[in-house]
Amino acid sequence: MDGLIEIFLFCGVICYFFNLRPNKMVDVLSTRLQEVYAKWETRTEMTRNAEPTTTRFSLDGLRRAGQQFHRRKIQDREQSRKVRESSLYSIKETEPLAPLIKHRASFLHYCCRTCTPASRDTLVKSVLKQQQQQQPYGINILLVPPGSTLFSRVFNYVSCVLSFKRYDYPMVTGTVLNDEKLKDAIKLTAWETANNEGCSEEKALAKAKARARNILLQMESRCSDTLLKIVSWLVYKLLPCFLQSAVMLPTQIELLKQADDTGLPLVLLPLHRSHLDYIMISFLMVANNIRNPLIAAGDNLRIPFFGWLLRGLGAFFIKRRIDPESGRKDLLYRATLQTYIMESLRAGHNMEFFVEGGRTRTGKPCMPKSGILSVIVDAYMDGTIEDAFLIPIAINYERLVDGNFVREQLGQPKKMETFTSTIKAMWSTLMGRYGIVKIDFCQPFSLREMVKTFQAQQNKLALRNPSERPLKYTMSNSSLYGTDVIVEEQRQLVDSIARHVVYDSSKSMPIMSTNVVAFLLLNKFRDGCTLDKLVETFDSMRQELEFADNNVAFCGESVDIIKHALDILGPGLVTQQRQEITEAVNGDQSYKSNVVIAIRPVSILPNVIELSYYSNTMLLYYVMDSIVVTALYAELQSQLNNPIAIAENNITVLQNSLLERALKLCDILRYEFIFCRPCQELRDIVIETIQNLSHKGIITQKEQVYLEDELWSKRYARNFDDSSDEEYSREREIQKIEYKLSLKPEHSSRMEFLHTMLRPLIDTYTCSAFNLRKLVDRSLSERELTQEVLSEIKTKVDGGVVSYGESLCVDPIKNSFRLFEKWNVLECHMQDNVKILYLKEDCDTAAATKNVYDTIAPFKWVRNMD
Ligand SMILES: O=P(O)(O)OC[C@H](O)CO
Repeated sequence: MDGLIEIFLFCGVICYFFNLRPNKMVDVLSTRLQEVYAKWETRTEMTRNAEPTTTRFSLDGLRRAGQQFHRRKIQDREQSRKVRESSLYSIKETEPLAPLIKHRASFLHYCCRTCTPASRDTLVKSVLKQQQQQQPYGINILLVPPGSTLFSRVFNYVSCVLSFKRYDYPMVTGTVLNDEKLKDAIKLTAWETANNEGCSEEKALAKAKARARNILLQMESRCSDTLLKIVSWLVYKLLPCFLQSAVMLPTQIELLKQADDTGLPLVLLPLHRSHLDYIMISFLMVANNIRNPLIAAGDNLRIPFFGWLLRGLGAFFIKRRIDPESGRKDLLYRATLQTYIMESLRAGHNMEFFVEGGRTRTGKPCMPKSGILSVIVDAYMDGTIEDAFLIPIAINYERLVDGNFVREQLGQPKKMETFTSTIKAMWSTLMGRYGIVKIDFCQPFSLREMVKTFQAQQNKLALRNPSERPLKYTMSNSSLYGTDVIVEEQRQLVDSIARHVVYDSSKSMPIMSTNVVAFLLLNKFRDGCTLDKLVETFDSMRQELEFADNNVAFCGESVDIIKHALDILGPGLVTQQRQEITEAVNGDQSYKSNVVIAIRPVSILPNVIELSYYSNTMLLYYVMDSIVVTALYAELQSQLNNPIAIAENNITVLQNSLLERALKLCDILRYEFIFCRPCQELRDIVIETIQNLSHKGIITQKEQVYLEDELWSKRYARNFDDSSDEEYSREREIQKIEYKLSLKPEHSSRMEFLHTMLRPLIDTYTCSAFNLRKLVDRSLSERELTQEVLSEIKTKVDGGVVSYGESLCVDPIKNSFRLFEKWNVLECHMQDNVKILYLKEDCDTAAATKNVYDTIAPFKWVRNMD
């Protein structure tokens, strides 16, 4: 009924503002009423036919859906390859908009904004038809097809928004405050307060109750269906002002709907790049008639008006750091948060949170934080939910609407969000051009299945090695206070899931045109190149990425894509200059002048830090190759420095030494990358990478030579084979395998490219290790030590000792401190909310800090290419 009232009111307002004649309005109204009636009838019919119990989730069904999704994804990609050559180009070249259309369907929105209404209609229809047939690179979700009724034609977006499914978003305040576990936590806190402050128990209890209530009121979401619809309309209207398109594969929407139909909670886990992430995801959900999730947002976003708005769109606010209350853990806060999440899940809400915590500052995914995930896992263990679908999501932007993180990476503290800064940021965003956004939903996976697999794996491990305890899951009654009390085994499980999610979503991160261009410019053409050369290299990288089935988010002619990317990156990051080149022809007898476009990355500070943000996304796809090549350089230092060995073309390396080096480097960069899924063996991945390099001819396997007794033992092992012997012989074989380095120029240049991409990080780690000596016999705050490392890197960059300006970056410096803590070299404690770092007692010497430096420094070695 309230739907009808809304429509009447809305029509009245429209009539008033647009001075529409009442008879026209009657037409519009009657159509709308018919629609509403039809919907109401269908709903009533559905309710009548509904089964008395909730639909149970069928795993087989989902598996089938998953397989179908994969098949369709592969088909989509296959088709897209063909489409590039044929059908998208079938639009007549004479059509004035053809050059624009033929790039890709997602450029559609751009076309629509630049052409006349008449041609726009034709264009929209033709491209939408093509999208329906092919949908190779996804559809632009900001676009609404023209409606059939007068009303939906005149008010296309309003009518679309009004057609979205209506949901109730129940509040859980009462249930949370009446929860027995929370009551216990209140009593415990009151008891502690009474003991510590010496007040009466009643007073302490009242105080604790009031505080729990206050925490909940500050935290909880007030999601409103109406507000979601208004904001969806705004998204339709405003986003196209600064975005060309927001692209998504329809097959993924289908899968999402199927997962939603099971009635189980959906837990959306996006990688966090921008504040636009949660707006895009909510918009997508609402526009596809899926229940909007409750979104865990940092309390830094609880700012006047926008805080209220976000709350209405589903945000619930959590502290970024659960601060110790007067030196102790804030148990009450944790209990309230945990109960709120549990009760929201029980009430049927979907959830969304950013497993990385904040937005990535470097362009690479951050290491996951398992806080909220542990509550979800706990809710499953507890039986609060029978299962949940975890959905990793990757969103990528051609240009980040949030600006850049250069200030923070240079050591300045983050500017906190305020009402004025948000308004300013929104204004400048509306005035800018940010290209395309692509959203990729990974295949949902069942939490229950994940837990089962993990348990089975742990039990297998325990069988193999009885000293390792198998996992036992305790009911989470003990886990009243969220992340702190979870048993160690469960922590391991939560960590594995979190790493799995980050790994999966980063693997399906859409690769934008700006990523590839920035990556090539920084790692291959740092001194600049011609447009033709860039196009050639771009083409071959594109083929490589497509061949490896990576999520390439662009199509069309490479030259157009590059020009578009350069335009989006802008002259602050990449310069373009017309240059005249004179070439000798006819054996130096005459000369020919050519005008070429020279493209150069702006590799000076601070611009290069921003450019490296875009380039870093590509690191994920090359990191293992780069690790092995860097390890190879470190291993072959002396041979590569030896002109005789080079002249004899006999530079060799044992697979085992290479493997160990590579594993050491993986250990050094453990907080920079997730190298494989938690269920995979890193060792196997490194061996596979070595073999891949060998297939590409960069290294070639030498023939194995066995001594007589070794051959005999091999034969013996074959006769009396059991699994341990098998493992032993595999080990022996790995040790025996020897590779010869190819010195061919094309291979050397490929190696150099792979080596260059990790150099900035290794330089940062080396400088950080070098600065550990400043902690001998004293302590420094994390901020002070970071500043010391930054100023040293700055001096070295200025002096040319460090070649890459992007080494000047706070995040890897902080990660290196975490590494040194992991290596038991550093220790830290919190003092007045400041992290104080100092060397561990047995490492508090210059020699010990030099050892750390010596472990990292070999990877810094540079090959002389002359
Ligand atoms: O990237 P941050 O640290 O500014 O945090 C952004 C989050 O969306 C806050 O909830």
